[in-house]
Amino acid sequence: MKIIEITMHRMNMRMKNPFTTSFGTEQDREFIILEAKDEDGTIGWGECVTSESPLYIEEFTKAAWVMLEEYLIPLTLGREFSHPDELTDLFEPFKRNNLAKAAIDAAAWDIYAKQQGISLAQAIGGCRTDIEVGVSLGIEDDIEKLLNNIKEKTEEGYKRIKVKIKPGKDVEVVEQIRKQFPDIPLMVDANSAYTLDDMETLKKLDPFNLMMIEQPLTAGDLIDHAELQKHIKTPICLDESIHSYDDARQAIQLGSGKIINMKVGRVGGITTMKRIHELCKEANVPMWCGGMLESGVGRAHNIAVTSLSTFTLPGDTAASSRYWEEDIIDPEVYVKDGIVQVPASPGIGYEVNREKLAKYTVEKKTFKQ
Ligand SMILES: O=C(O)CCC(=O)c1ccccc1C(=O)O
Ligand SMILES: [Mg+2]
Repeated sequence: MKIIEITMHRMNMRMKNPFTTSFGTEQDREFIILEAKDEDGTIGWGECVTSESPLYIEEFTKAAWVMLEEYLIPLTLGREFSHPDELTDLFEPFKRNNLAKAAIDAAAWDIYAKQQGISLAQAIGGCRTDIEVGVSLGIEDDIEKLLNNIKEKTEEGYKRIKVKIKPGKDVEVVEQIRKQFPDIPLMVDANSAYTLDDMETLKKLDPFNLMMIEQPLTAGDLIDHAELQKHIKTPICLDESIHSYDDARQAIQLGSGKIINMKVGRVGGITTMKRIHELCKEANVPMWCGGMLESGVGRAHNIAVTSLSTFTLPGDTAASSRYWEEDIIDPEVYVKDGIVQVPASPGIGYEVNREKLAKYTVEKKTFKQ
């Protein structure tokens, strides 16, 4: 394959509802849709899952745009690849900037799968035709509103409920949830809001039979996570801590957590994702696919990723309609009884709707070889 043209679409899409985590509230998603064209005319799609501000991770949309424009796109255009795995080595000299790297990687994998006439899920070695999904619910000022959201999503059939927590909105919130929903598969995500000084609070979550607590401590604190895991029964799941194969290897070796939330963007692309998948398979560490409030393009990629065998826990890939009045793909992502069908048609298996893409595009730039 040889990519001869790349278009970046800077998108602005308003979600139906604001989404609040320990690091802030987001309703207007600003991100990049990356469209790549091969010399044979095949088009591949990728989503750069940055936000407007660097609150979850150090990258943000304007920075990723520059990274792509100045470094990654010039390196990619006009180069002959025999396999998309080669992009990872090509981008390796540039430190981090994983969300930007993963956007080109995603589009290249879509092209590759389309050229092979197979689905993206097949191309990456997926083994499922349908996947189980959960839903991630934001922090609410009003506990009744959160309980209502949980009721609604449980009735819709989602396979597990994830609730965001932060100091002051943790033990009592979980206690209330468990009073009304004693048996639902439930987990919490702290997005790094705690330190080891909060050990007593975090221990108080143990009696509530949570599937896991996601990223209680700061991203770099693999040692502190290992220390915390020794003192709490609830399994720790790592999200922000895992940016590379070596992060995953060291986290497993140290016992920093028992579960990994995989986001392809965060690890810089599908090739590294697959290596971590092999590592976790070997080490018996379950994974699940995280989410970044994606549009349909990123969502399609997440569905393919979840079809891999180590993705044994329901992820955050909820239906398009959980986020958007209208999504930019046809068909949208549908969830029935907590299940999403993995498309079997070539590539990502969804068509990007050009009209809707244009409607939410605020800036567009094309680069040619
Ligand atoms: O519904 C989704 O896409 C996942 C929502 C979510 O939890 C999240 C959204 C944005 C940034 C970080 C996270 C996270 O998993 O920590
Ligand atoms: Mg998380």
